[in-house]
Amino acid sequence: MVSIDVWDASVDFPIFDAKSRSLKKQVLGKVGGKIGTESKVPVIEALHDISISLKDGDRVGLVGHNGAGKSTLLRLLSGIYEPTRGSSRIVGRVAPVFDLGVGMDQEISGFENIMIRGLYLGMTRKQMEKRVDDIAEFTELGDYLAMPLRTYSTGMRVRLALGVVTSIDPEILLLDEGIGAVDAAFLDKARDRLVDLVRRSGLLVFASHQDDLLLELCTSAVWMDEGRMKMRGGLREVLTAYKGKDPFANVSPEAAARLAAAPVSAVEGGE
Ligand SMILES: Nc1ncnc2c1ncn2[C@@H]1O[C@H](COP(=O)(O)OP(=O)(O)OP(=O)(O)O)[C@@H](O)[C@H]1O
Repeated sequence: MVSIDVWDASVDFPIFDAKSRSLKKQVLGKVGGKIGTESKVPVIEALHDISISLKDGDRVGLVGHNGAGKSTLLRLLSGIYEPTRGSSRIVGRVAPVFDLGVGMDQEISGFENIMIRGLYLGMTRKQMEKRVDDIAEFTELGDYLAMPLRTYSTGMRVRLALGVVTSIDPEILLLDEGIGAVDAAFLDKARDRLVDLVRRSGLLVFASHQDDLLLELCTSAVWMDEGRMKMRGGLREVLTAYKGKDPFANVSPEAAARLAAAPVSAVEGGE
């Protein structure tokens, strides 16, 4: 059974090379986690006292301002970061999809990169061999797939990476929104595959600033603010509180039905 549990977890980043400023006016920062200055070395408190339980079937959107702690939370949930304080337990195979470029090698071909990236995301060589034709067709990269990755444009790399990412069968899928920063036409094409991918995955956590993608992929949400979990509940409820207005007031009838079917009451972990 797939699950993630986090108990009172905090993640700190001590910054050893911070420079003191000599600005005439003190500038009040609006984004980012708190910077603690009690110790000699400044410490960025990226996450503070996070407790959350996620299980099979959960489709959680992560929202919040720049620097609120979404990416750090995804890394904590994936096991990439250990909590500085508190604890966490992850049961299941995690596919962390944070940066489409990670796991790619400039010097090997597109085909070889498909295999390597698939293995990195927890697939077996056999599974990837079965999927490689389908991925190749989706990317529309044709003969370029035999060329080294360094010859690709940014958009071509994204096509390749998205092709692989959307072909896997993850137990736990942790998506950072970088994946949304693709040209609109291709994202349209990738959208169905993305929705299928999410359907196949046991548990999804998706950090995004894009309401339409959140609506398509998630049923509940967590609002992060200055490293803390400010609210957890149904997607519409949390986004409405975060934005100060209902972002889904004018959605299609089918999307409205989906929203209505989603859980609305806040669950454990919120404030
Ligand atoms: N590797 C790191 N070293 C030092 N500080 C970090 C590191 N990663 C994140 N932080 C800090 O932790 C805080 C949370 O950052 P995080 O990347 O989790 O925010 P985010 O909500 O994902 O932001 P965005 O929406 O801008 O991507 C910020 O204050 C950031 O400066």
